[in-house]
Amino acid sequence: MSCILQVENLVKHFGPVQAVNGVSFAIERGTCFGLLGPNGAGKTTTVEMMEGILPSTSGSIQYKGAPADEDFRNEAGIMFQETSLQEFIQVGETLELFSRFYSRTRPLNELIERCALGEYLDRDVRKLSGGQRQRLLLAIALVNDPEIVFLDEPTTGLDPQARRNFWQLVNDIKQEQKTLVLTTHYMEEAYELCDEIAIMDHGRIIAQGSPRALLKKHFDNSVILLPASEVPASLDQDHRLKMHRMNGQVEILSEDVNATIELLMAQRIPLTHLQIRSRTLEDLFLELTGRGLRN
Ligand SMILES: Nc1ncnc2c1ncn2[C@@H]1O[C@H](COP(=O)(O)OP(=O)(O)OP(=O)(O)O)[C@@H](O)[C@H]1O
Repeated sequence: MSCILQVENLVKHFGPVQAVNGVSFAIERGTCFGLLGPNGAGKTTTVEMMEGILPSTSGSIQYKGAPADEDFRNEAGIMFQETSLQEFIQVGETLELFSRFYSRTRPLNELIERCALGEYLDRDVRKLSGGQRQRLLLAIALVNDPEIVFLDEPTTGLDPQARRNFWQLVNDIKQEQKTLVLTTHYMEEAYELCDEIAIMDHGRIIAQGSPRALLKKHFDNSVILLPASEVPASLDQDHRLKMHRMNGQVEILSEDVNATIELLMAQRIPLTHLQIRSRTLEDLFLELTGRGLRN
């Protein structure tokens, strides 16, 4: 695989605010690269510098081995968080309008089918549901048949069903060997779509790798969950258990689930409502930064 986009020591200051503080990574062609982090981590600023929308304070961005130029602008597709769609015009007209900006375009009927917009071509863009609007914004990002597509928090505000439908669309785009750059607050989304993720905090990358590799590297334990009411307070002092109480539940971190369950049984703790879960990217973020992703 070859690298399509390389970011080297990227820095962005807004006056006294150090939004991005020396970020470096390389994105392989045909992969989905995810930037994760809490509000204000510097994701959008990083992506906007990569897209060429925002000048950097210092650092370099190379597209196909050279500074991003006209080729990049023609070969990149951007799905903005809040593209101000022209009001009072319809979905079909919007797609035609955007397709006029490029010399090379993808056939609109193909895009309409791909993004399931056929039923809404005559609809005023203000009358679209959240999911329909995101599909239109994605179709706009694909209008120039880009090699690299930027998706900035594409499913924020969508209901779970619409989010899953959108993931299917993104997976279809991946099948076409296009490169994707995704920013998201949703760990499940990153886990589902990304081949590689970089977790940002305070303008820096604090962890990077494939979601599975990151979890494997950082965790060798599982979480055992029990209703707090069924675990006596005396067990909180048991040094053999790494446990804490949260939201009416007891969470026990266990490197050896069998041994932990035996210990609980010996203490006559009822196990009817016991649940076991693997560690998630959300746990990883919490462990690395001490904060939740949506704080
Ligand atoms: N134009 C600007 N002027 C001043 N400060 C800015 C500007 N844009 C962003 N910032 C600041 O830079 C930091 C990084 O912001 P950025 O929007 O890149 O974070 P983010 O990770 O994308 O957050 P979110 O998830 O909320 O979109 C924040 O402290 C933000 O307030």
